[in-house]
Amino acid sequence: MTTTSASTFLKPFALRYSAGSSPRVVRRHTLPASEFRNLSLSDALSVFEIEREAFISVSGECPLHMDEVRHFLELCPELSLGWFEEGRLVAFVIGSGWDKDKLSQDAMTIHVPGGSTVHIHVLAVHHKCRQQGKGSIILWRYLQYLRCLPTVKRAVLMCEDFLVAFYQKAGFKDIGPSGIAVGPLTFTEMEYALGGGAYLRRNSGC
Ligand SMILES: CC(=O)SCCNC(=O)CCNC(=O)[C@H](O)C(C)(C)COP(=O)(O)OP(=O)(O)OC[C@H]1O[C@@H](n2cnc3c(N)ncnc32)[C@H](O)[C@@H]1OP(=O)(O)O
Repeated sequence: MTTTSASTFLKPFALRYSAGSSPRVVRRHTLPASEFRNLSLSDALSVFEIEREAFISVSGECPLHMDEVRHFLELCPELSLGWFEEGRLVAFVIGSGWDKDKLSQDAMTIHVPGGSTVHIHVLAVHHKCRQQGKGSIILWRYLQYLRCLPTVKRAVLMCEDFLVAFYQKAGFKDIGPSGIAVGPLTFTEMEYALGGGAYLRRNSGC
């Protein structure tokens, strides 16, 4: 098995202007208006606050509890992505490595280093920033980023039925009901093929 080298970590990249802002606006501080970067342990609390509002307040459950957020950000920060505006987390994705066709209960807690599949545990957008295209944008950026990781061939996730259309729009395919249930919640498993990596990597500035 291989481990991902530090050189594959995402270098933070700032967008020059936040959506709708004018290039002529002079900012009085040094935080980038908008930045995408891998998450680190120090982001765990911000991640969990978004999760608490997005999931726990709705169903009492969430994809990753605080200790699991910390676990994955420690084990595989290179499979996470955060979107920060003025230094504040507005959206994130957390993934881990996996190596089987379908997700099983093990996939909820383990990271398979160098696995050919990335299991996307959670995508969430801060509640004040939803329905503005941010979920679609960070997911698209994350998938582009995964194309640059040499061992990764596909991404998988499980979601509730009402989000199947959202993921289909992003290019995911429905691969049937998930074998995993959380209390009364059932899920559909979705897959995104990242194939053709060698050619794409040569031509995408990875
Ligand atoms: C693997 C997983 O993590 S599955 C769980 C996903 N996360 C959550 O449910 C947490 C709470 N929700 C969120 O954080 C966000 O609403 C997300 C991530 C689901 C979507 O992000 P947003 O920034 O709000 O979505 P965005 O603005 O990009 O919308 C894209 C499309 O998805 C649709 N959509 C967004 N949220 C939902 C929803 N909850 N139910 C149904 N459709 C939705 C929008 O209507 C839009 O469709 P349109 O283009 O036809 O108008």
